[in-house]
This record gives sequence, structure tokens and C-alpha cells, in this order.
Amino acid sequence: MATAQPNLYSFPSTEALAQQLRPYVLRAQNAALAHHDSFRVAVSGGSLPTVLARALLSPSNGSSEDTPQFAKWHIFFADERAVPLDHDDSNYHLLKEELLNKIPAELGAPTVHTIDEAHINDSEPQELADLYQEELLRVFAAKESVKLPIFDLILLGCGPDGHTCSLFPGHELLREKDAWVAAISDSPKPPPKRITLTLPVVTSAVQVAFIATGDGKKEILKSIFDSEEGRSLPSALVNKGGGEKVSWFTDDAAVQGVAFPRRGNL
Ligand SMILES: O=C1O[C@H](COP(=O)(O)O)[C@@H](O)[C@H](O)[C@H]1O
Repeated sequence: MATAQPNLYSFPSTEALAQQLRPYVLRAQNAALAHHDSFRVAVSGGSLPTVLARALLSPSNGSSEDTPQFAKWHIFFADERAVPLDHDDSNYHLLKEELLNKIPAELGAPTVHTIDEAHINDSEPQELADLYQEELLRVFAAKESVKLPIFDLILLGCGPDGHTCSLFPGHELLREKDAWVAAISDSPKPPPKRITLTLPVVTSAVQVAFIATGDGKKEILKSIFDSEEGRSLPSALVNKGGGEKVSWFTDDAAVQGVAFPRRGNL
């Protein structure tokens, strides 16, 4: 279990945040490409795809370090809702609208790993979760058996209740130790049927970034960073398990009143 503290960064605006998120993501990409010639990243839904698109679609300075090499990206979803891929509630649909459809052809196309639509109407989403876990196995364990998939980067949101992925406060899934991908049928936030990466997978990633903006997040961030009671919230458990591998990209509105020390520039 990590003991070091997460990094908390705060920026005056979402635009300033996106400008700093870009080199952070591209450094993770470049390290992954040097190591295994692919970039394995998991992304969330909610407010994240818009900020991520703003970061990645801004003009490059022309250097290879500052260029997304999307053809080498494997994009997974940190969580996904059991709905058709063209449904407004689909995290894939959101990413497609915000980012995937807008990637210029010269940057290449990522391999995007979606849920199997054939199982979205199952009464329980367990098969959906199992099939998604098999998809992870295909990409992460093609040559050897691995205990956990080690994502190069996981990009997370934090809900106003402290949830992240589809891991909700007090839910039994927070205790899941074995599965890589879990099913949830009683999500307190609609839609109720979802799949989610589990905490051991999230905290095993090389790097984890939360993106949380707006004053609607300030009470929960105070709780996560400054209070004893907040320590069992899902997002706080990622901080606890991931320690210094975890970086929070926030705007000033979201961390208004948070006492936890900010880091300087990245
Ligand atoms: O339901 C979800 O919510 C979280 C948080 O969303 P946000 O809009 O508050 O950033 C999101 O990270 C997750 O992927 C999504 O399924």
C-alpha cells in the first residue's frame, strides 16, 4: 500500500488546466512507447472527455514529444454504462463526440476497446464485465500471464459524492480484490447497470490522474483531502492506494477552501 501523498495541482481556468494536462499525458505516452511501443490508457466519462479533447487537440509545437501518436493508443473505459454505444449515456459515445471524431487523420486512429453491445440488455451486467475483462486480458496478457493489467495511465473523474469509475461510496465493490472488471446493477447515479475497473487495477496503473473542475466539486474535495470521514470515499481510496502516482488536475473553483497543499507547476 502506497504511503506517499498524491499531487494536487490547481489552475486558474479549465483552459490553463488543459494546457498542463497535455504534456502530462504526452509524457506518459512517450514513456510507454519507449517501454513497450504502445500506450494503454483508460478514460472516464462525465466531464473528462471534454477537457481531455481540449488538451490533446490543441496544436502541437511540432516536436515528436509534443505529438499524440494515436495509432499506438489502446483506449479502454475506466467505467461504462450498459447502454447502446450510440446512446447519450454511453461513455464511449461521449468520447467519440468530444475527441475521437475530431482527431486529425495525420495523427492516426487509436484502437478503442468498447463493451460488447450484444449483452447490454442482459438482466445482470456480469457477462458484460467478464467479456470486458477478457478484452483486457487479450491486450495485457498476450504473451504471459499477468496478475493485474498495468495501465500506463488512467484518467478519472470524481463525482460530487466522491465516486470514481463506477465505484460508489460504501458499495461492496470497493472491497473487490480479484476481478479486474466488476459489474454493478444498483448504481445510485443512473443508469443503474454498469461495469467498472476495480480499485486494485486503478491503483496499479503507472500513473493516475483525476480531473475535477468547478465549484460543484469543492465540498467533496475538502472531504477527500482534509477530513477523516472522507478517507473511505472511493476517490480517497485511489489516493491511498496510488500515493504519489496520483495527480489531481483541478481548477481554483474546485479546490476553494481545501487546505491540502498544492504542488507548484508540473
Ligand atoms: O457516472 C460517472 O461519473 C463520473 C464523474 O463524472 P463528472 O461529470 O462528475 O466528472 C465519471 O468519472 C464516470 O466515468 C461516469 O460514469
